[in-house]
Amino acid sequence: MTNKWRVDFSGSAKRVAVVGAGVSGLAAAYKLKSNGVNVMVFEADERAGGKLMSISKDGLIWDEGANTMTESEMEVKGLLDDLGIREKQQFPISQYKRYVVRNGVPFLIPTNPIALITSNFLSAQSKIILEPFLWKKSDSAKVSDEDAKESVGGFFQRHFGREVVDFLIDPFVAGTSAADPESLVMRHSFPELWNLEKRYGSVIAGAIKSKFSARKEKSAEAKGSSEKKCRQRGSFSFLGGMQVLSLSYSHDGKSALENWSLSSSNQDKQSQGLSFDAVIMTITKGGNLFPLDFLPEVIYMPLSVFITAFKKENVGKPLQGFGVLVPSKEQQNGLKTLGTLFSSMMFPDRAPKDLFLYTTFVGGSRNKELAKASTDELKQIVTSDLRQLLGVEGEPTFVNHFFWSKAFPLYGRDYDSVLEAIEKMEKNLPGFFYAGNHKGGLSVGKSIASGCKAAELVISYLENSSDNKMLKEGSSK
Ligand SMILES: Cc1cc2nc3c(=O)[nH]c(=O)nc-3n(C[C@H](O)[C@H](O)[C@H](O)COP(=O)(O)OP(=O)(O)OC[C@H]3O[C@@H](n4cnc5c(N)ncnc54)[C@H](O)[C@@H]3O)c2cc1C
Ligand SMILES: C=CC1=C(C)c2cc3[nH]c(cc4nc(cc5[nH]c(cc1n2)c(C)c5CCC(=O)O)C(CCC(=O)O)=C4C)c(C)c3C=C
Repeated sequence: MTNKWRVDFSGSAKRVAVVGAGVSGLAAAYKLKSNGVNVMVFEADERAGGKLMSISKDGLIWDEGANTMTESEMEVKGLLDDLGIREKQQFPISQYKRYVVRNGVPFLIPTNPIALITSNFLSAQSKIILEPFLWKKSDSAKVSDEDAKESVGGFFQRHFGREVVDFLIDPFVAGTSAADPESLVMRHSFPELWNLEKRYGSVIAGAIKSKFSARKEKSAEAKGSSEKKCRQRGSFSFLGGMQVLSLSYSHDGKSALENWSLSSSNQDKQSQGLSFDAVIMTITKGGNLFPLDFLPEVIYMPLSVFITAFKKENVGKPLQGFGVLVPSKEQQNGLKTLGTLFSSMMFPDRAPKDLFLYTTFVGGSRNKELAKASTDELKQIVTSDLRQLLGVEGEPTFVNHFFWSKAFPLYGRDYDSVLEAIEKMEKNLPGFFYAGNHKGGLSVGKSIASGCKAAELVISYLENSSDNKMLKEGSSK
């Protein structure tokens, strides 16, 4: 890290509260701490990490929250380098082999649009309904209230037809937000695509044009930098699972809890009387210590994560790849799960050699009640789906069940009011900033990026609100 500015707050004892020790809060705290700010992280749970939760037991390693992440955000790249955890990065084997069920059978999804058109996954009718013929454009210059609330399903149906929604978009949104295309609002869920339509009129033409100009920019950048690292791309995890990332936020490799002042928000007494120069909030229900009662109610998706292990000899049709997603329509073929990750196919060190390890998701907006089902009931359901999809026989040798009552906030029709309330708080409360998955995206990468951005805003807020001394990093040592 050269030629970066940092603010020295150590002498001035500026104190910042970060509420929530998920990846967004931890990334914010790390960035603030690296800039010499005193940070106190408030966490309601007894562990740090939030939706990153890796478990190791009986020779098996699995994740009960996020399983993989990407490096699409530059903040993630920076953090992986700063934390020195690149050597722990683990890329899945055959990661581009992803399956979607059609007529009760897993179908390998072609990885590019041309291959998709030449494959027989979609009917001939869907293939000829190309976007330019189908698409009914509204006046793209003006965005009406109804336009702004268009559902993901409505948007893709308008561009690509119903079959694409049912067999590509529906499983994709289940596999990235546990929601369904009709409940999600396009503008909040896929802001880049929504903006492409508004800017260029067509999604495909817009994607081609913007890719072309992005390529031009990239090659100009590459010319400028002689040293270009060749790194593996795509989704990845870490040796030992995703939680390694949240534990690595501590400078010395110990638990994050040991490095920052971390206070449980249940222990209100302990925290009473403390004052802070700024607050980074990553949650929407703050309890007594941080009342957020004026925030509208957020709808969350409930989800069960069900881990199974089967003896290899008992899996008749094991598939190599990332996993399989089940479209809602496939419930008519008796399937009840949302999808399954082939955990030990992706990461063979996560199970003994004689076992296959699977991570299956149940519930979401498709079946909120089933998400809450008992472990025994879910074991039957998951085993039955895996029997149909992968030919498993008999009982799993190992099961584990974790229920998230609030796995994901739903970026639905009323989400505007939540974002407006967040914006209003940031505007009206000096020193108050929001980060986390309630704004701008659900992925680990986006959550990290939002934490880093909030920390930057806090730093410039503190810098402007006092006469802190600017130190140029490097010259300060
Ligand atoms: C099952 C599942 C699978 C996922 N898979 C992926 C994936 O493969 N790839 C991907 O990129 N993303 C995935 N995600 C999404 C991603 O993990 C999350 O969106 C992201 O980690 C959220 O980070 P966050 O810091 O915003 O929130 P959280 O991780 O939810 O952290 C919020 C923290 O605040 C704490 N808290 C709550 N209330 C209070 C309070 N009153 N006071 C103090 N602390 C409080 C919570 O205990 C928690 O630790 C998945 C999520 C789930 C649930
Ligand atoms: C093909 C198998 C997959 C299953 C089954 C699956 C389940 C599943 N995943 C989430 C939540 C997220 N997954 C995310 C990324 C992601 N998921 C898959 C595949 C499956 N997911 C892939 C290949 C990827 C990576 C995408 C890529 O760019 O390579 C994310 C992050 C999304 C983002 O915005 O980047 C989340 C969140 C759930 C809830 C779920 C349950 C069915």
